[in-house]
Amino acid sequence: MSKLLVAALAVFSDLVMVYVLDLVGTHLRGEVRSLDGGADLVRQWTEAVLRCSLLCSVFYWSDVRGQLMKRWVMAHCFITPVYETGRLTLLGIWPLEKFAMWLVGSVAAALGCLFWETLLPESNGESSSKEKKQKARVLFMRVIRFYRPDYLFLITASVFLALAVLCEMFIPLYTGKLIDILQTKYSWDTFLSTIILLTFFSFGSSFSAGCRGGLFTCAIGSFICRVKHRFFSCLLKQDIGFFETTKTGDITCRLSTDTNLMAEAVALNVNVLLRTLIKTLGMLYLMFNLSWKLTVLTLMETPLTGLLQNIYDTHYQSLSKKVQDSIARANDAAGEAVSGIRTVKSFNAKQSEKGRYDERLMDTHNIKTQRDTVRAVYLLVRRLIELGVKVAMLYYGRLFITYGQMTTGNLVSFILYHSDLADNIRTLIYIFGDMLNSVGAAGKVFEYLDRKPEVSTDGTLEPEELKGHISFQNITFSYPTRPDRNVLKDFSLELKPGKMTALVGISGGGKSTCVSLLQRFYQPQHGHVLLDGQPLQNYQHKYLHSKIVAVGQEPVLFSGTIRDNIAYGLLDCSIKRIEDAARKANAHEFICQLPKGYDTDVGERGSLLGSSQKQRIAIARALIRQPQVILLDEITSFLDPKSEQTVQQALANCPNQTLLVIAHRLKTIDKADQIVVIDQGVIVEQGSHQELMEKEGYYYKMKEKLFTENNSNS
Ligand SMILES: Nc1ncnc2c1ncn2[C@@H]1O[C@H](COP(=O)(O)OP(=O)(O)OP(=O)(O)O)[C@@H](O)[C@H]1O
Repeated sequence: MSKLLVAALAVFSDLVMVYVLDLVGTHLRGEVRSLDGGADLVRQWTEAVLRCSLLCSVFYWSDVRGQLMKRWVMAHCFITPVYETGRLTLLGIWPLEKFAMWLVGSVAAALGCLFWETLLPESNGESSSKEKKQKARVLFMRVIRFYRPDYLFLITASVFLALAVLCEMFIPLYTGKLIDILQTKYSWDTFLSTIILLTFFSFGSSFSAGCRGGLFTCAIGSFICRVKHRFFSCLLKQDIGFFETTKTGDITCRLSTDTNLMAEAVALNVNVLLRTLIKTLGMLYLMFNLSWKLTVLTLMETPLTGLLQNIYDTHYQSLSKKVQDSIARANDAAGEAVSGIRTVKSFNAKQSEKGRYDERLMDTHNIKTQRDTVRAVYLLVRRLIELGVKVAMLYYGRLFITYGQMTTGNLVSFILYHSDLADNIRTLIYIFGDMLNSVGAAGKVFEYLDRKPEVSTDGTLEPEELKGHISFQNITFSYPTRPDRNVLKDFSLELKPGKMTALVGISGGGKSTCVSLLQRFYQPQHGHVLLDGQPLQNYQHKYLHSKIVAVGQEPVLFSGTIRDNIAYGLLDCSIKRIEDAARKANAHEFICQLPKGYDTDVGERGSLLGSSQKQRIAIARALIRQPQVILLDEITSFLDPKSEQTVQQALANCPNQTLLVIAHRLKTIDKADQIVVIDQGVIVEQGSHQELMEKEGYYYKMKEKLFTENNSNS
């Protein structure tokens, strides 16, 4: 059956039902009357229930179901009794023709549904919105569980909160009473006791509010510390691929802003919810006692402002999210420029960096302006609605005083309560939505906390003896940022214990990638890297990194002393061990010449030291662990010939260690037991220096090009 036909059938049955019920009602009372007052209310509500059942049956039978239909039926059937109840409550009897009543109800219901569907099209994306709410609820509960160590603070804070609200609630009531007392011939006893009670409630409210604030701040502070700590330790566990694919600005924004938002949003929302709930219930009770008619009138403001708030929330939240994202983008631009300041200066790119940053700031500014405009419009409409209700309240209040239904003091108390009530009800209705939305920041933080690193760290092997036999077996690998480009292709290589292997080849061949795979920064897509016959992932993470150490092309030092940097990551390391390592790396001499020796501060990222000095400290940091496999990635490129010679000697003093060296200087590699030439991710030649020179192949031809200049320097 077509939907149009079903709608026509429903309307027809409804009209028939209306007239039949009216006839039955009239017949039962033995006289013909139209709707005429309070006595008819029960009949109207009964009619509404019967009409609703009939319409539901028609739609159900015709297989027309859905949220829109349900809303329309409810509004269509119940709008008349609701309206009539309100009208009779406030104004007394005002007869309307039956058909006119039906028409007004139907049109109002249709318009209401249309308005609802247009502004809040929930029925279209219902399942996704339900899913979102479900997720938000789960997130919210997770945040609450995170608060577990601070439950005592929170509970005590809630008790003070309840006390503060209760005291606060009685202030308007006693203010009104005081006004009434002053208008009559009062006794001093009554006057004084009212004043004392008023003072007690005011003081109690301020004191409890102060205690509540302090306790909530404590709970939030300790929560933030805990989350930041967890976040940071999870961050450090992540694989290198994660840091390459995630922007630094994003990570720092999550760490600095979202963790705070997550803590504050939930704790503050729970605080607000409790306060508002207690206050609203108490105020409604007191207001009903003062004048139930005025209370019903003022409550009419709630659905209007509620609807407005809902529309505003949707827009405001999406704009706020855009603002956050654009701030993160601006931070990224500034961060990149500052961390690469040397490059910016050497290429004189100040203007373009400034332009880029300005552009992102401008984006943020524009979105913020949009957000503020939405807020301004919302406030304006809200104020207008509030004003309308206030005027009506004052008008009827005056009437009720004239008819002796209220005293002036009662009206003053009522007005004082009312100024708070609308806000409180609105907050109460939307606080759940707000709480769920505010956990958006928590969602982002949990995303990081839950992320499992792609390179697993749950190996358990920790053999006491390790030979250091490395074997790359048919490795195929591409970086996470460029998954479509294989950097190593079916790559196999063996590094024998106690031998030195040199990797050479033109830039971009894949030499450093081999070093990265040995350090388990990435997991190859195919093949295995074996250490003494066992895949690297089977080894315990800490153990592996004490047995395989690397010194890179541009070693990173951390702010702190030289001693801290050499003993980096080692607990209780003696100064003797530190000095021995520094001697082996030819660093002891220059360190002793510094004013504070081993206690000299190296500055941020080692900026107070020269390149060669940084390099030697990094070598000492590697050698102090007495590793079984040492990886040197072009470490000699920054060393002067004398330092390089000493480092070579130091390395020569480690006869049992497996050495993998990437170098451009002939001197570094001609002593290697095997030289491996890599080009575009495959091995093109392999053998000792002598063998490869005799072969006059790739290495021989490349030698001139690669090493001549360096040789002349050394
Ligand atoms: N983190 C990364 N993400 C994506 N691609 C990368 C990454 N690191 C290196 N590459 C690419 O992988 C290829 C091999 O790089 P690799 O650094 O291993 O070469 P290399 O032989 O050590 O070169 P060089 O002597 O210049 O250091 C290059 O094409 C490079 O652009």
